[in-house]
Amino acid sequence: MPPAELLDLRPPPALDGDESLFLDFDGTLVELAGAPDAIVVDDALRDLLIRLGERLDGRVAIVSGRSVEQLDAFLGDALAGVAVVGSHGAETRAAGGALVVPDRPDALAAAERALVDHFADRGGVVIERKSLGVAVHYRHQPEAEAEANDLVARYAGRAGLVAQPGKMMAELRLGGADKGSAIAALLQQPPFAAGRPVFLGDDVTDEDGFRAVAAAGGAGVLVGEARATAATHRLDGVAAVRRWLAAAA
Ligand SMILES: O=P(O)(O)OC[C@H]1O[C@H](O[C@H]2O[C@H](CO)[C@@H](O)[C@H](O)[C@H]2O)[C@H](O)[C@@H](O)[C@@H]1O
Repeated sequence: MPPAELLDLRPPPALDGDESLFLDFDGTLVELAGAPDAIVVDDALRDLLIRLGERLDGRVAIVSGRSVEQLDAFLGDALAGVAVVGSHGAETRAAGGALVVPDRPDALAAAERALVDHFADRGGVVIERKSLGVAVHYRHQPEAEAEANDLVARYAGRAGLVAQPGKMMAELRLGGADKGSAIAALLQQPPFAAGRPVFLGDDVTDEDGFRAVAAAGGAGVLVGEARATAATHRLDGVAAVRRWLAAAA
């Protein structure tokens, strides 16, 4: 049972249509799976995103650790009316706009080669190559956690790269931005500036987003089990998120 101070996070009130809505992807809109490519993205989610974009006059953004390219592959045309922030805040695309993405540092390629070589004989460890990062997934080999973190830490600090922990993964990603800075930037611009910010997320990378919406007078919604968090509300999991969103769409 979690400590008493963690029990006071209530579910968020129903959306009333004046919000700017920021949504994490893995673990928030889709259930976690055994590997990055194994998630199930259903048409109901695509329809939901389209309806939410219409209901909130375009004030909906996906804010993910995935690259925008990966999110496009999963969600396709459902993102036409939605802003997309990828790579933990480093990439941004306004709805219908062009993708703004920094150059991929050469040091990332070297780190990726080293990680692939290091774990080459470990079938249970998946190396995920991303536009601005590389992640070591040890979900099927939890004993590799310390090793993965140590290797990622070895490359962090080079060429602006930082270590990003996540659920059963250690990632090396481009620094200089995070989910919080990306949300804060969107809140300075139309259409997001017109809405009260609400951000839903499940992982440690989402804590920057919770702090950003709190600083802007909005609400953070932790998805999953209670833990120490900057969020102000909590929903139990993906199914609860989908029900809460569908009630407003
Ligand atoms: O910010 P998010 O949208 O939540 O993305 C965070 C990371 O999500 C993915 O990894 C996680 O989901 C995988 C599929 O369910 C799971 O196997 C893994 O253990 C999780 O950490 C994605 O692969 C990463 O690139 C994202 O950074």
